[in-house]
Amino acid sequence: MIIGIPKEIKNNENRVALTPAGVVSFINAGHKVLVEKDAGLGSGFTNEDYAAAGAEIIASAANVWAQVEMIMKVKEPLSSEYNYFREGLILFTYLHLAAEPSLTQALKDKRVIAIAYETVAVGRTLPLLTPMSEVAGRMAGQIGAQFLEKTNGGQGILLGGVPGVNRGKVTIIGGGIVGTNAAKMAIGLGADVTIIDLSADRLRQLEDIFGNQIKTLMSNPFNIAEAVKEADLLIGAVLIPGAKAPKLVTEEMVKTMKPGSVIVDVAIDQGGVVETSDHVTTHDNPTFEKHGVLHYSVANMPGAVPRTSTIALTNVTVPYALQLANKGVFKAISENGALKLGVNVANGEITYEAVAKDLGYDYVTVEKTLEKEIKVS
Ligand SMILES: NC(=O)C1=CN([C@@H]2O[C@H](COP(=O)(O)OP(=O)(O)OC[C@H]3O[C@@H](n4cnc5c(N)ncnc54)[C@H](O)[C@@H]3O)[C@@H](O)[C@H]2O)C=CC1
Ligand SMILES: CC(=O)C(=O)O
Repeated sequence: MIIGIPKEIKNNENRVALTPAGVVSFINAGHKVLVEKDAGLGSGFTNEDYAAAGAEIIASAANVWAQVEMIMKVKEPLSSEYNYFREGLILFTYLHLAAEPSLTQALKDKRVIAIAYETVAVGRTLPLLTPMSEVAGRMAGQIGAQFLEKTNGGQGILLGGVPGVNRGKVTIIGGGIVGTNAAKMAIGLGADVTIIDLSADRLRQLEDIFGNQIKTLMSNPFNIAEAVKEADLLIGAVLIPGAKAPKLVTEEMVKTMKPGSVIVDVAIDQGGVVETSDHVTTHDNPTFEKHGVLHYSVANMPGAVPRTSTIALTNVTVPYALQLANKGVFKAISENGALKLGVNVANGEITYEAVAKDLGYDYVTVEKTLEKEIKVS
């Protein structure tokens, strides 16, 4: 198979979908890899590194997209990339389609086979989302602390306090991968941490992990309202795979927060859990203020630490991408249920139920849409 790696074009997105080590894995398996010139520079990988690994360096994005059977990316294609779509092209990347109606329509119209990293699932785990959630969770703690500084627009508190002065309060809604990693950082900084989740089992696990270093609360509107009111730093970390994030924190709740408090809505890639996080921000201009509260809503947080993130991401994506290349997309998805769950769009149909429901499309199963192709292979 011919695999293409375009340069990411989202604001301050310095990750790349394949490292030179990943290129070697594809070349050794008999495939060809085209890498857009300078695609790896932001992550510290030069064109020479890729060429030495066996990749062909291509001058323009258009020529990468046009020549390959599978595109591997990090972030969802932006509108300037939609005209590269064509029937049967395999697109393997983060998509977050429930928050991307125009991209969904373009993938459907052009009959791209779009496989989303974030919905590939093994049981209840999301192996291709986990490493970036670890990064974003850890970043959420440190970014929140930074924006609480007066010079950055915050109320001017140190999360750990000092002897004789109260510690800052951090409320984390969603105790999964992002939430757990945010808690690790917040605890490390000495904050007073509360984690809210809908799953009693998850809350038990969190207490087993962190003991008395955290408080846990069941997710319901009353508990959320109380915890939001007290929080100096609020972190949104809820996920319902594939679906738009539920707006658990209302505008009225945000109004009860102290002026200069900070919200880091990590779940913004799925639309955000805070009603007032009503738009995505960029690393260039990461915050906005509403009701006196600083909102941070960057949808590609790991893009700011690209060296760590690229290696962590490709560690998990390459084995799946190799299956797609070695077996062909139809055999790979019919033999690997985890990968099949990643298929969000195929043959002009929406094949992930939560996306179809949120965006008002008919849902058609992968088996039904690809009935002929899966049988043939
Ligand atoms: N902004 C960014 O750059 C990044 C964003 N993310 C996003 O962060 C979000 C969280 O991801 P993960 O932690 O990996 O997901 P996860 O699946 O590990 O955790 C989600 C948690 O939310 C809980 N939950 C579900 N409904 C809830 C409710 N009503 N109230 C409270 N808790 C509820 C679940 O029980 C689960 O523990 C996702 O939207 C993910 O895409 C991840 C990486 C980077
Ligand atoms: C998960 C995701 O969208 C990101 O790492 O940017």
